[in-house]
Amino acid sequence: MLGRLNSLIQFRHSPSFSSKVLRRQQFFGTKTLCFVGQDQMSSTLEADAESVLRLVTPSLDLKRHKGQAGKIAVIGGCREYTGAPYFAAISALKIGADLSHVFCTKDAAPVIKSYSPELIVHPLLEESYTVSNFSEEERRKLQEKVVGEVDKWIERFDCLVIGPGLGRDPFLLECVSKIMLLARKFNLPFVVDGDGLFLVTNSIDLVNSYPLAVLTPNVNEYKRLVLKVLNCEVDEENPEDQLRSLAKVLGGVTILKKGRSDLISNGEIVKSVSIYGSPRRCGGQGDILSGSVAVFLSWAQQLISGHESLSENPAILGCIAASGLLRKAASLAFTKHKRSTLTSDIIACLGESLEGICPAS
Ligand SMILES: NC(=O)C1=CN([C@@H]2O[C@H](COP(=O)(O)OP(=O)(O)OC[C@H]3O[C@@H](n4cnc5c(N)ncnc54)[C@H](O)[C@@H]3O)[C@@H](O)[C@H]2O)[C@@H](O)CC1
Ligand SMILES: Nc1ncnc2c1ncn2[C@@H]1O[C@H](COP(=O)(O)OP(=O)(O)OP(=O)(O)O)[C@@H](O)[C@H]1O
Ligand SMILES: [Mg+2]
Repeated sequence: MLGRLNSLIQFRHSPSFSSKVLRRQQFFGTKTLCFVGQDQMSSTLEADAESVLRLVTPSLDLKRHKGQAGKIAVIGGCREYTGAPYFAAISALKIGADLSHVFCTKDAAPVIKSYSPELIVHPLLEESYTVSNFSEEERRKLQEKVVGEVDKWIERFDCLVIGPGLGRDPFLLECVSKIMLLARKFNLPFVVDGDGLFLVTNSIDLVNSYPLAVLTPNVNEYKRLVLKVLNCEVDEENPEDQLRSLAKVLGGVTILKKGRSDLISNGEIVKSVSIYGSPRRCGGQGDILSGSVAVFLSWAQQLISGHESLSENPAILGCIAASGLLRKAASLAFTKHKRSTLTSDIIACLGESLEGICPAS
């Protein structure tokens, strides 16, 4: 098992890697040639995402009880955004998690519940308009109440996804900061995405030196993070080295930088996932990714905790698996729906895509 795992994470030099590179060169042209050259120079090579998916996905076993395949909670959903937390939470279930919760504002809860009876939705978070006439003391009490409610549940979860559709309301973000500290107290892994990254970029201490934090920035979110932490612009020539530095300066958090190729680093190794996905860039694909990372990270953690000798980072495995599956599903959905492909079409393809890589029986 140890040898197999290490060989998946270590650098790939297989003939199939070369043929994939060739296919990508044909598709993307000279830019890919440049990318491959940098890969080789900096020892950053494409991860074997399909093998990682096969490795971390647990087999379906009649002896297992509800909850053992993962309990995920999404902290997100406000007046403006109800789609994002739904996409993240339902993706977790579609991949194979047993339970998926959403902690959102009171306005967002009935809407999210109406999308799916599968989700457990908690109308808990409060925005500034609720407290506009409150004294400081009343605000503090309300925050304590919100965090206290989350505290009742938190030990049951395997991973949190913080930020899809959270919005940027200051009072709400203050509460979420406290929820992040609570998660750290319980050593609970969390994936930070969307507006969670807005929060973290302005309060780096929330994730600093927490190895169980995974950040999944898109292009904008990455720019803001680099500017804040490294005090410079994004380095398009040397993305792998800059990503490694960023993760290192943040004390070993794992960062999945989304883009044409997804790049993943924990400050030590850098991996990329470039499996062909889809040319559609409809909103919500990052939300699928954040929910998926949470599930695969939990599964990787289970796998590794059963094998003391394994030193691999479950967050890296989770990111590779999630990125690979999302891209496969996006590609399949695009084959079926072409220009009209939407995020819900990609979610509908998650099961079929995973089944193609690691069949249920
Ligand atoms: N159907 C839905 O409900 C969806 C909701 N989404 C949510 O939408 C929210 C925003 O995500 P995006 O990917 O659009 O975020 P981005 O940060 O990529 O872009 C949002 C917009 O805000 C602008 N912006 C940049 N910096 C800003 C700042 N400091 N303050 C205010 N605005 C700034 C950007 O120029 C951009 O136009 C997140 O909570 C995300 O999860 C998305 O996930 C897409 C789908
Ligand atoms: N240029 C691209 N080419 C191919 N795939 C891409 C490209 N950009 C993003 N992706 C894929 O889409 C996924 C989501 O990335 P994206 O940048 O759209 O996230 P996002 O902006 O956070 O999405 P959301 O709308 O959910 O907030 C990435 O993991 C990646 O696999
Ligand atoms: Mg996003």
